[in-house]
Amino acid sequence: MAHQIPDDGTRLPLMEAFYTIQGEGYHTGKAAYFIRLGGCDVGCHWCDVKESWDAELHPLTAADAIVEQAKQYPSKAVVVTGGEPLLYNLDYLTRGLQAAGIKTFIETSGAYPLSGHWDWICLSPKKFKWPLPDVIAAAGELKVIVFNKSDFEWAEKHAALVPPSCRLYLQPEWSREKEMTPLIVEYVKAHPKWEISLQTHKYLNIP
Ligand SMILES: C[S@@+](CC[C@H](N)C(=O)[O-])C[C@H]1O[C@@H](n2cnc3c(N)ncnc32)[C@H](O)[C@@H]1O
Ligand SMILES: Nc1nc2[nH]cc(C(=O)O)c2c(=O)[nH]1
Ligand code: SF4
Ligand SMILES: [Mg+2]
Repeated sequence: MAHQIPDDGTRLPLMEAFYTIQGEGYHTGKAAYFIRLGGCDVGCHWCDVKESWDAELHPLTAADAIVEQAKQYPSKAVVVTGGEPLLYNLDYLTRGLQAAGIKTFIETSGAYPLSGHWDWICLSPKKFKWPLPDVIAAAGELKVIVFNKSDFEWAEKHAALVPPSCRLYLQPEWSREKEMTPLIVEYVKAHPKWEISLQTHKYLNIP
């Protein structure tokens, strides 16, 4: 039977939640509790968490319960990811987290309207479903996945749209990491407004 997901965000399809170290981007190396919501229709062929795509497979879970779990960990930072978390109204969840003194970070493609109260927004734009202007305007970091050479042009297109303070990252697509990392290294040396982001958790063999 299809999920009836309430639009007030009080219940959300939760795939998994785990305490680990942020592996990517600006906050790399910091402990955080990850909340992975199910559901995504962006369709990146190289997505490393395709099991998240079908929201129906992931139980509707009370946002209050998710917050209670998050409070148990020493780090007062939560990363909301997915799937595509902005499919859902995240106002209620993020209010609850912030009321508990927890900083709220999101990983998003930006393909759906911005909801929630965020201390940090990581925008990772996708060619398969372009990001919306309100998410682009709120991004603290732009993290472009490099699958082939054409992604450098895609990266520059979005760098021109984000706020001036937005941090700029190029991250190799994992299955093409051997081929793309050297190209990213050369690109960053030639265009130093960019930095390289590696999926350090995959090298460390942690979640
Ligand atoms: C699985 S996505 C979930 C959040 C959101 N749907 C998004 O794409 O930003 C989390 C992060 O992993 C990145 N990612 C996904 N698959 C990847 C891969 N094969 N190699 C490198 N990064 C990947 C995404 O671009 C995003 O920054
Ligand atoms: N350690 C770790 N860091 C991450 N940063 C973003 C992730 C994600 O899948 O959104 C992720 C993840 O899955 N694990
Ligand atoms: S938008 Fe994110 S979760 Fe959705 S397919 Fe792309 S990488 Fe995977
Ligand atoms: Mg991941």
